[in-house]
Amino acid sequence: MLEAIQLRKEYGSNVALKGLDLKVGAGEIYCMLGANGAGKTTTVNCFLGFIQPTGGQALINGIDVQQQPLETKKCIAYIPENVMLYRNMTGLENLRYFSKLGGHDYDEAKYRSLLDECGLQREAVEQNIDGYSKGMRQKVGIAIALAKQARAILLDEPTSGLDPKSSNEFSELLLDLKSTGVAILMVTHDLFRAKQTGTRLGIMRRGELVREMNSDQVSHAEVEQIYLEEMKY
Ligand SMILES: Nc1ncnc2c1ncn2[C@@H]1O[C@H](COP(=O)(O)OP(=O)(O)OP(=O)(O)O)[C@@H](O)[C@H]1O
Repeated sequence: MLEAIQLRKEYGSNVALKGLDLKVGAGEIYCMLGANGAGKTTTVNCFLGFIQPTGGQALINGIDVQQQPLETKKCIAYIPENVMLYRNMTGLENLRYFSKLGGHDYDEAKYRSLLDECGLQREAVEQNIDGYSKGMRQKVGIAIALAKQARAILLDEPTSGLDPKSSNEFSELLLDLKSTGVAILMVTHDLFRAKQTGTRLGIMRRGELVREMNSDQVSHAEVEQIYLEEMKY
C-alpha cells in the first residue's frame, strides 16, 4: 500500500534520506521512531508529494507519487501534530467542507455519525473549532480521513501533547482504522504508544532505517532498550 524504494533526499550536502526501503501493507500500523533530524518527516512529506525526492520512489498503491501526484492524493489522508481546520467553522462544517473538497458528499446524518464514531462529544459538533482542544481537532481529522475513505493514512507526531486519555482514545481510533484494512504510517516519539498500537516499529537514524521489529515480539522495556542502543551510534 505504502512503499518507499531507495528513497533519497538531499538538501545540499545534507542527506536527509539515504535510500530508504519501506513497506506498509493494508491493515498495518507502522510506527517510525528516531531522534530529531533522522528523516521521519522527510519520509512522510515524500509520500504526500510535499517534497520531491532526489532519488528513488515513494509509491501509494503501486503508483509513483512524483509521477501521478493527484491520483495518489485521492486515497491518502494526512494527520499532522496540529490538525489545521477553519477556526470560525464548527466541527460539522469543517468535516462537510473538507469531505466535499476530497470529492465525497454525504447527508448531515452521515457526517454526524462519523464524528460520533471518532468520539467527538455530541455537544461539540456544532461548536466553533476555536473552542476545541487539540485532541478534539485530531478526532475531526480522523473523521475527515474516514469521509474521504482513505486507504492510507500518514501521521506525524499525532499524539504529541495529548493527555494520556486523549492519546489512548486516539490509539483506539487507529486500531479501528487498521481493522478496516487501512495502511497507517505514523511518526512518533512515544515508544509506549508505538509498542501498544503499532504492528511494526522502525528506528530511523541519520536518514537510514537502522532497525525494524514486530511489536508483538518485543516488550515495552525491550523497545526502549533497543531504541537507546541505536541512538548511541
Ligand atoms: N527544507 C529543508 N532544508 C534543508 N534541510 C532540511 C529541510 N527539511 C529538513 N531538513 C533536514 O533534513 C534532515 C531530516 O529532517 P526531518 O525533518 O525529516 O527529521 P525528523 O526525523 O522528522 O525530525 P523531528 O523528530 O525533529 O521532526 C535534518 O537534518 C533537517 O535539518
